[in-house]
This record gives sequence, structure tokens and C-alpha cells, in this order.
Amino acid sequence: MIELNVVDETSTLKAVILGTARSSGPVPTIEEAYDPKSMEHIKAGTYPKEEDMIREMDGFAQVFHKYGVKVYRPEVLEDCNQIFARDIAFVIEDKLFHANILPDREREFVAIYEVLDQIDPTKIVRPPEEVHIEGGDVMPWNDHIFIGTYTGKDYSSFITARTNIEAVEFIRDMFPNKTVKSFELRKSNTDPKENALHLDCCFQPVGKDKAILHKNGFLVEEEYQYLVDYFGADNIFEIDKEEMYRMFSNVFSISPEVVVSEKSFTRLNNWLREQGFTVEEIEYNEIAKQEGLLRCSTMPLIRV
Ligand SMILES: NC(=O)NCCC[C@H](N)C(=O)O
Repeated sequence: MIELNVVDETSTLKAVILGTARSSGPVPTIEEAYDPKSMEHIKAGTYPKEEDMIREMDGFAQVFHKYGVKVYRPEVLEDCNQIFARDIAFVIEDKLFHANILPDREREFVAIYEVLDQIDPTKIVRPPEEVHIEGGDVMPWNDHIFIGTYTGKDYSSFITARTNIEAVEFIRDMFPNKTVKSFELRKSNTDPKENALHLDCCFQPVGKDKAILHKNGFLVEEEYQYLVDYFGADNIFEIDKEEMYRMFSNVFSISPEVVVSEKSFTRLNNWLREQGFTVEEIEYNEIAKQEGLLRCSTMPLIRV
């Protein structure tokens, strides 16, 4: 049995699901794309090739092996994009939540049955249908749970809005002893530089008390300020629009000391090293073309 345990973003990782780029299907049409960065690359003829994405994900898997992390991969479904394991489910404490994800992505969940079969069924929670939620928007952080959301009346017009107010209330009810803090995120169906697809596209804690943050990803200044005050301005690495677009906030922590990052994120990687982190640099810029990076490709099961 897998004894689920995740209470933060950075404790030492013991078991994780890593998505797969195998059989991810033909290049989608613009109508089939569900994020603006993929759309941009479809239009430009630069959509990533499957073989390149497989190579990048294999590089990520090798880092996990180096650190003794147990890695589960989804069963490969034919012509199905299963790269972003993060969004289909998430673990808080000892429960795995089956996300009510964008309908276009629903098929991805069944493919992790190998993991589901090893979890006590009473620990698997399916939120009610009206609760829209994706793991990229959910971050347990000790006595807090941070959640990205969008509550505008035009919610349904944004394919980039994945977590609604019902989700925030649902998580609040599930964890009455935690502070559930929600953040309104900036959404754009067409401009990836003005779109925080998920909370992890504009914010992520690293180490024990630091965070990467992008102000323009937040619609409400006080909510952005909450994070600055919570971590302290000196502990924040603020990224600009271009860096958000390149997904600087979507690195991934293997422990409070070790962060996996993209090789080309020089400014961030230097800052991380100055702060005393070990930075495991890998290539991931082809996957980045689909508006997701390292955190998005993983679904932690056990951190201790
Ligand atoms: N947590 C994340 O930000 N996941 C990235 C998902 C990217 C994918 N193209 C999507 O739009 O669902």
C-alpha cells in the first residue's frame, strides 16, 4: 500500500507520479488547444515533437532515480497528452483528490490505476461535480493551503480558468483546521504572457521559507501582498513577464535543499545557488511550449 503524505511543496520526496509524453498524439488544431502558449506554437509551426519531450522527461526521471525517489508512470493511452500529471489529482495529507479537470483532459485520470490500486479507497476523494479544480492550483503549505482561482462572472468563457469558487469552499470544508487562502489569477485565452494558467505558473515556495513570485499573475494586489508579507520581501525571487512565460515559477523541489530547474533559467538558478540550494539543471524547454513545466509534470504522493 502507498501511505500518502504531502503537507508542503518541498519536504523530501519519496514517491511521485511523473507524466509521460509517449503517444501524446498529433499536433492539435488551434481549436483543440486549451492554453494560449500551445496555440502560439501550433500557429508558428514550432509545437514540440514527441521524441524531444520524451527525452526531456527521461532526463527528469533520471534525477529522481539519482535521489532514490520511487517514480510511477501512467499507463500510456493512445494519442493522449499525459504530460501534466499534476492537474489530474493531488494529495493533501493522506488523501488523494480526483480532480474535476477540464473535460478534454478527463481520460488522463484512469491511466494512473496502478497507483490508485495501492491506495486505501477510503482515502480517495472525488469532489462534487460543480467543484472545478486542478492540482496546479493547489498548494499545501504546512498550516496553509494556497489555491489559485478565478471567480469572475465570465469564468465559463475562459478555458484557462480551471478552479472555481466552489473548489475553494470545498477545500475549506475538507480542512477546517487549515488556513485556506485563495488567489484570483489573471486569465487570458489568447496571450500566454497575460495568463497565469494555474497558481504554479506565477508562484511557488522553495526551501523552507522562500518563494518565486510574479506580481502580474495576480488580479488582486492585496492577495499578491499577502504572499510577500508571508514569506518576507527578502525571501522572494520576483520574476518578470518573460520569465513567467518561460515558466520560471514551475521548477520542482525534491527536498528543502534540492530544486530541479531548466538549464536556461540562469538568473533563477544563480539566485537559488546563492541561497544555498543544489540546483539540478535539465532541459525542459520543449515541454514548456505547452504552458507547463516541471511541477506540472509531477504528482507527489509521499514527502517526509
Ligand atoms: N499545473 C500546470 O500549470 N499544468 C500545465 C497544464 C498545461 C496544459 N497545456 C493545459 O492547458 O492543461
